[in-house]
Amino acid sequence: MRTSIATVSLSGSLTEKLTAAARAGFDGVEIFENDLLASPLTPEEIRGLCADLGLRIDLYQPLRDLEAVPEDVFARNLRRAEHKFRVAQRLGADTVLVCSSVSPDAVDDDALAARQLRQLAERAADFGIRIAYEALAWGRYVNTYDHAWRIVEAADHPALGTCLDSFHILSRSRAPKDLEGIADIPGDKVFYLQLADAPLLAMDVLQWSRHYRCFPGQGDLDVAGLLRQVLRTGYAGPLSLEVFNDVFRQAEAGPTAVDALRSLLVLQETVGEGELPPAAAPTGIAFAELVTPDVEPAAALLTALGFTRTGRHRGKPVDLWEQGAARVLLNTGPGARRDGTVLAAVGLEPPDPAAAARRAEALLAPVLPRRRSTGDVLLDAVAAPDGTELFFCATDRPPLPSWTTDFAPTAEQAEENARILGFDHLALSQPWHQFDEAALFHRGVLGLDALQSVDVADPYGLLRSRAFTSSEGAVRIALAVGPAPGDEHARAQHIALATDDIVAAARRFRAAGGHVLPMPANYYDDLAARFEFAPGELETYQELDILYDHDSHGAFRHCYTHTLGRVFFELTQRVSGYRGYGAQNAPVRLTAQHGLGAAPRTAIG
Ligand SMILES: O=C(O)c1ccc(O)c(O)c1
Ligand SMILES: [Mg+2]
Repeated sequence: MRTSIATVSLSGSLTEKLTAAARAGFDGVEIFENDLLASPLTPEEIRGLCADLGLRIDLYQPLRDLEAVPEDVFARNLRRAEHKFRVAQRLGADTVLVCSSVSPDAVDDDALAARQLRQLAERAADFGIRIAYEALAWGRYVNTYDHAWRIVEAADHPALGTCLDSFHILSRSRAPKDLEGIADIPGDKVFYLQLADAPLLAMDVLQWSRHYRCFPGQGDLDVAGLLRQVLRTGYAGPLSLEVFNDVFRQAEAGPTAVDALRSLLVLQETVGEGELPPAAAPTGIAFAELVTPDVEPAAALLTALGFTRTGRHRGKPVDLWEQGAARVLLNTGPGARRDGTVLAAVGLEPPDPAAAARRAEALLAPVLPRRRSTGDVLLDAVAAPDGTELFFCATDRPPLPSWTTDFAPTAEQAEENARILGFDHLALSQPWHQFDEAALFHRGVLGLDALQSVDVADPYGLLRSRAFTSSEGAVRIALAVGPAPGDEHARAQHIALATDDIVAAARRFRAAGGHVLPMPANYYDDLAARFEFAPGELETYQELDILYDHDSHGAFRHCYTHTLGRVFFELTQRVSGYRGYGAQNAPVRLTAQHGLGAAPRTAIG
């Protein structure tokens, strides 16, 4: 289907918005009136620019507060509308959106609304223009799609149809049966379809719409369910994104436009349109790669955690460290960055790595060079929105090439009684303006399931965190976005390791000289109030700075290492199928990481 985007969804000048939409690959745009008013370009110049960029102007909008008013008011409104029809004509736009009135002049009279909209349509037709009438969710009398359609039907003019906007519809009613009426509208009377998602928020609908809309797949609304109903009408116009969002208004237009188009590609797949290589979530994490300028402290930390350096890359300064199924690459090559140690790459194990790469590319993920050094196994890789390199690979799964063959074994033997079984999850901090984009990427491109996002209090702001998992829980990635763009703690990334005995793992780490993040006594006092522990259990947690949580499934015990550059490790033990990530404990952890939690202690044996 054709794709379009409203200029209001992107940041910048009108020229920047149009350029970004065209570069991302959109077929058309809706010109939002404010963008035109503020632009130095004449309507003819905008039309020419769009033509040069290969964009069709699908819609000019909005015209407000026109219908169901006393005759003298309507006469003035008609004059105003004619003016705008002329602008639309100069733009080369054949459809103008009229949204339902919020005016105090409006009266509750559908027959009057229909008569006046018919008059408006007659006038529009003289200009070769069609009117798409949209019910705003906060319209004074007309605020549902079926009410707007009844008026359009009664007006009965070929130049008058309706505009369906998923936000206005789904913000008011989410019961599937309320959407069934959509399919009864004749497809040729649906003049336009605007799509937006939004997180579920308990707030005034106008504020919700103007600040929190997001692209389909990024929020909680069933945009796909709505689109299925619209497609049943026979609607053949564009899928057009109209997203009012405070973050997208500030973020760079280029990446936002790519994110936007990706959302439409995934949405079309969901409703059985378009063709994408199918999604198959990875079934494991092959490796996590740290790039570091300081090999000594990083190697010391891995050693204290019980990792062994089992391999050396045949062509580059990269070591493979292993423990259980956890594999960490330590890269001391020229990629080392100014901000010290970073988690720069993740190896994912999809059932079919080449197919996963094709899907990522089809969904506009930047493709990285397949071979990183001479002799390397060819691996498909793409960049996640935050720049993390994602490798699609296989680990010892013949006949697929295994990335491990790039490493020559060292003589070092992995520890016998290793405490770490594998990765529990990876936590990646996201740039403040890319959280929704990253959510869509992890769901749509990687095929992971999203959990609800949670808010976590940091001493200097609020952190938002959201986990993405494969259905068997073999891959868990937690994304977080911090309060202040420059806050180093908000930029921290971490590798959570799984153990079946956290007490032994923590003791081993300390005995090997590791520093555990110290926790305050008040925290343990609160645990004593909230949970019942076996004799001595809580004292052991306090001694070892182990945190504790419990959900309806089971228990979670975890502790943290100090931070190296942007990276720290977490030791975790899930008992009886605990599903969470210890979010309840995150504010205490964050405070401790700011150095505000407890007097620093040195390691004890
Ligand atoms: O918020 C608004 O006013 C507004 C304007 C035009 C639209 O199409 C819309 O969905 C909302
Ligand atoms: Mg709209």
